[in-house]
Amino acid sequence: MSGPQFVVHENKQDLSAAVARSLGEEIVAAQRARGIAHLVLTGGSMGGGTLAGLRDQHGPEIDWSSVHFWWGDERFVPLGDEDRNDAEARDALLDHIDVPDGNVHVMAPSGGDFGDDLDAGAAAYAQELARYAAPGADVPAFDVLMLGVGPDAHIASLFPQHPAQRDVDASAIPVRESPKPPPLRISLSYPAINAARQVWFLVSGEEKAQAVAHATSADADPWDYPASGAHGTEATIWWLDKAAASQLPS
Ligand SMILES: O=C(O)[C@H](O)[C@@H](O)[C@H](O)[C@H](O)COP(=O)(O)O
Repeated sequence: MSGPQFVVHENKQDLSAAVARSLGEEIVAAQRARGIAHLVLTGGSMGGGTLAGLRDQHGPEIDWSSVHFWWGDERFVPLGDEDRNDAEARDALLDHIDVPDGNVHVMAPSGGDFGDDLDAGAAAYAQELARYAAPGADVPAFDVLMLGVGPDAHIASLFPQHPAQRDVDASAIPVRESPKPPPLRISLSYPAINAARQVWFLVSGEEKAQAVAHATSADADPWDYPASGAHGTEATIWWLDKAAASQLPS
């Protein structure tokens, strides 16, 4: 594993266009190399913008029938609730492409097959991940796993000083008392995130600059800055706009 790379663009719009371009290239490369691509999507505004760009730029080149979509985290609210990360991904991309339903691996909603049982919902996602994993692994080696980053440096639903960070025995974990609403969520755990070939942080805006600087400093502790605990096995890329990069040492 090499150190993190930084890619800085002028503004948020340029950034999401660049991420979308590279994501399309990585999907095509993964399909050529292995016949399949596994992507992990993120919520947040960067996540949606990137997916919309992917549809516009790369639609015709990609064989969507062999692209699998996973999520880094999800809010445990009813399906169709606009707070769900999958709702945004559907609007931006999934409803506009020819992807089989079975390739879209959503995390359980509340009130669905598992009712209000958050633990069962998380366990079901871990099982689904295991179905696509290589022998001996718990999760697929995701080609690209995207993460938004909060102003507190949280990633997925792993928050600073929150005990869910220490839940490393399962690939998908229940998160209770999230400091950011809603309180109940399902998240990938660190081991699942760190099984990805490439981890991409998508960050824009001045309000994230401090989090970016802290999380990328050599002595950052994931307990305080969760983003510092996520790494790809092949690459870790911080995609930033100028404002988000503004507190990095030059
Ligand atoms: O789960 C959540 O409450 C949010 O979705 C959150 O984790 C988001 O992804 C980041 O805060 C980055 O969001 P932006 O890309 O919009 O800044």
